Amino acid sequence: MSTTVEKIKAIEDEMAKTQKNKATSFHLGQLKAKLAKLRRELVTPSSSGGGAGIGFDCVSVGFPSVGKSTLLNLLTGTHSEAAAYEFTTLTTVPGCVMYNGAKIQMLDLPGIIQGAKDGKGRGRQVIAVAKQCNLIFIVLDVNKPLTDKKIIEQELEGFGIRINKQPPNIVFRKKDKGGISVTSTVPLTHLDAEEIRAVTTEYKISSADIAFRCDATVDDLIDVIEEKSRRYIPVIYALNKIDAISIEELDLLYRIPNSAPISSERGWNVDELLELMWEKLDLRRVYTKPKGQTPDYTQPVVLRSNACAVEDFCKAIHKSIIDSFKIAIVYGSSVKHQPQRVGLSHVLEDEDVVTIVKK
Ligand SMILES: Nc1nc2c(ncn2[C@@H]2O[C@H](COP(=O)(O)OP(=O)(O)OP(=O)(O)O)[C@@H](O)[C@H]2O)c(=O)[nH]1
Ligand SMILES: [K+]
Ligand SMILES: [Mg+2]
Repeated sequence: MSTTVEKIKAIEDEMAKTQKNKATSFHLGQLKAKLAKLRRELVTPSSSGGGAGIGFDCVSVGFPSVGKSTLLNLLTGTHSEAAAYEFTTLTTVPGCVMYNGAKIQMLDLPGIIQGAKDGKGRGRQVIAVAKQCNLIFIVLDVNKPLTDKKIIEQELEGFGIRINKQPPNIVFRKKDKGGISVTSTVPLTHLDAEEIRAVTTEYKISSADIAFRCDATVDDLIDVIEEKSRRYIPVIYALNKIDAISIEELDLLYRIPNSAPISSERGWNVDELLELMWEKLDLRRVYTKPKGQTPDYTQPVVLRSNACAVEDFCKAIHKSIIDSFKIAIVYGSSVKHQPQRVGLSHVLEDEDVVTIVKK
């Protein structure tokens, strides 16, 4: 019996030598679906460990010695060993930075190597931690080939992480009978019927309604079927060590989207990196105002934009609050009238002020 890693390798080899055309559509679609299933098998965390990253906002991922630890030290003031030799950092090292009044937790990770997603080095544990976070800094050394960027991206992708991307707009509904029905609101220029059939066959799905609302690829379709093992995470490219390059070279770097050229060692351009971080984290700071008192602006309750209703605010303070909740009085940009009485489902905005009135 070959191992999962060997099976993955065999499929990748097979895909590499198969030309994409009408006759091979089904075969290629099937190989892609097989690959996705094997990768999931490989990366599903065992019950021991893997949870270390929960609750962390940002992690730094990159090859050894690109300056991940130097960056963490600079941003958080913690000390994670940084040195000129590779694999200086061997464990996860936490730190935190206060930004715009919010406490943002960061994690320094060991360097990864190419092939990490397929089980090389300790990369799998490293990427598993990154997958739990809300933002990834891909740290690149600008003195190294830019192809490193692609390699790191592929490592993360292979682990089910989708970077700077929204879930594909495909509605996939499994049914008990009736066969596969495909509809689309836009022309599908990347995907043919054979590929769809190959994927559904491979996943042993005989009846489903599939509605495409985007010009999807076969990978998008697989991502929707593998929904549970995918995570869509924003990425910022920290292009480090710009102290070692010329102004002309620096100009070229500015064309890379979602990036900030920095020097961790000299502390150059860190403000831009932090601004980007704040933007990507998309956090909402909500201030509490005890009845009859002034708001407490020193310690905002920090919520994520996908969970920032009054109910989330209450839960973030204490789970028992919900039971005695009567109404909330809100000041700020989420309400028309200042103040306004709202219920648990009201969605809060950044810098709102909230008073909870109990029953
Ligand atoms: N010139 C220059 N050197 C840097 C910069 N940032 C880090 N370095 C140097 O790069 C080397 C590696 O830095 P680390 O912070 O240990 O890199 P790392 O990515 O954490 O490395 P591992 O933990 O081994 O994966 C050290 O010698 C640093 O002094 C920078 O902005 N400019
Ligand atoms: K190092
Ligand atoms: Mg390090």
